Amino acid sequence: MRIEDYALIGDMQSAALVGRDGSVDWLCLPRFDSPSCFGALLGGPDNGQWWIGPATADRRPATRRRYRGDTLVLESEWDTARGTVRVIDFMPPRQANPDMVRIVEGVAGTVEMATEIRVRFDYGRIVPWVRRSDGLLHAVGGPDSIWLRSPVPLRSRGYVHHGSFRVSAGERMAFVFTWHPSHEPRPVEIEPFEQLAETESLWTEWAGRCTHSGPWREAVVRSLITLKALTYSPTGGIVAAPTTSLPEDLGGVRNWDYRYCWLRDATMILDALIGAGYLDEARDWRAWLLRAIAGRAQDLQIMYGVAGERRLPEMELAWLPGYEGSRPVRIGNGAVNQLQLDVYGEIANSLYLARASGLEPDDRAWTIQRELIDYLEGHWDEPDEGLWEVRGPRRHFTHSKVMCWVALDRAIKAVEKFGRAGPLARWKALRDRIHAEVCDKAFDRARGTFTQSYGSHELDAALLLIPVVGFLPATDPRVVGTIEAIERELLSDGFVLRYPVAKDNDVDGLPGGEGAFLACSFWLAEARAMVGRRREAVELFERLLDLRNDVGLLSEEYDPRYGRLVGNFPQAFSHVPLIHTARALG
Ligand SMILES: OC[C@H]1O[C@H](O[C@H]2O[C@H](CO)[C@@H](O)[C@H](O)[C@H]2O)[C@H](O)[C@@H](O)[C@@H]1O
Repeated sequence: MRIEDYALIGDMQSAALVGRDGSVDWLCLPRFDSPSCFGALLGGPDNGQWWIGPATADRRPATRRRYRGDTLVLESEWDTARGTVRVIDFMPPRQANPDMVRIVEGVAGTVEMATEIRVRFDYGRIVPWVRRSDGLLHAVGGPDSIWLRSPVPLRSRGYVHHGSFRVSAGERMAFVFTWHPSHEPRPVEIEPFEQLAETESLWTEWAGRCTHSGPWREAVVRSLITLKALTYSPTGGIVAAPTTSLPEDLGGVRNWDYRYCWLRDATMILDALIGAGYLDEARDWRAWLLRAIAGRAQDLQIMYGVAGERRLPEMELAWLPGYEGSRPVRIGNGAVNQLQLDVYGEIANSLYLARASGLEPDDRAWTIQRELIDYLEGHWDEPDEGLWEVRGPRRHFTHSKVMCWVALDRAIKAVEKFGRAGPLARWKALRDRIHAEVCDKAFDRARGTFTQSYGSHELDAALLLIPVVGFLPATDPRVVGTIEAIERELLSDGFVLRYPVAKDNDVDGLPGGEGAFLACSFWLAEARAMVGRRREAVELFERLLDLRNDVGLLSEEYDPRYGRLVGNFPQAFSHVPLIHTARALG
């Protein structure tokens, strides 16, 4: 199944991907970063899958799919020769244990249906013991246990459970799947139809609070719902995506685990939420940030677990064949130990935006911000891995230095506009020094463009953020020249590559190529708008909207070679600039 064939359901602690054919191919419980119990996404049905659909020889894709209004309740419908059937999938707001509900509803005529379930714990490795208890299916393996309440009898064949049934117009049948720790007593049963109503009203009410009123509201609201679904509600942490190892290069090795909170991605999400009026989420995220980074400034990490965990060791799951053979499948993320100087600027910017939006002050925020600036004063001139988390040697990345400038600029503004105390003259002198150094060492006068790192020849789409963060005005000829150079050298079918990736260069220390990076493509649309090229900005923005799948979701990249979405899915880093650009163009 293609990545764009999946839809997302979730309960703001974890999420599942439901395929167009009615199969749940990805679900990690109890948290986003827990081992999967359905992992077919990264292998095959035998790595865990739950399918429900019309009982035909092949598993047919749904005739149509949609979310119910502005919710995360998914409806897939199949028209068959005998009638029409609907499957409603959702995860209710978490009570004691996580539940997934699948309701089969007859729409017209009578349809023969089937279901097939393979529970596989620990990323497809553990085939659990399964037994029947009080008419429910109970599977246990290691720390995990699930209970499945099925309205139809299920028979076992090998390690698979099957059921066949028929549904007529007006009939509704609910399957309830509940996870719980295997050492605990059986969980309390939920009432699926009540939960459907509650889940629907929760999302509708939340989406109704969106203050964005410009054009493209539908795309903005769907993106906001997706960001909310990626929020781990007990802590306020936000994951970059709910998946691991969906490849950036189909069949290649660029497969990473995104089920963690990157400070960069999350600070940008905060900006999007504040802009749409979601101050409660912004408050929760700021509280998460302050807890996660509490401690010594030198120990700041670029990413954390959803509860602020610091150790996220990267390892390979050798038993999983990977999405369309893209190996290795990785969990954990080695980038956790990298130096990425841009995060200091991103933190300062988000705290600045929080203050400007009227979020009540938090003294700890300023204390930490000052400590981070103290640290940066002694380290800004070091080479780093940059925002793209390159796995090759460290460099003086231009974007990182620009963001060091942002860190100082926003600290200075906190003093000047919000009455905070700090060594203004010293900070201003350093801000000017960084500015001068970037303009001197990162600008290629012959080509009229900034470059990826000091003295390099390569371009980098992150340079499109120079006017957005206020480092230079959009009208500056160096900004205009950089945009034009990126348009000359980094476009693929009109979409933007983050940097040149070819067999004969080694920009990121990794083999293979990759698709166009969707965030960078949105940044180009915004940059065009800023330099007064609105028509071209809108044109690109609308082409990007067309890349969303049928339920409005985007992954990290789009590969024009195959005309397919690639990379982890759905990806916050793509939905955030969608919201941002809609606002800028609106
Ligand atoms: O392509 C190499 C790197 O890819 C991942 O990083 C990307 O995703 C992050 C989360 O959205 C984003 O913050 C970063 O800017 C992207 O480059 C991966 O996590 C890295 O380990 C990998 O080196």
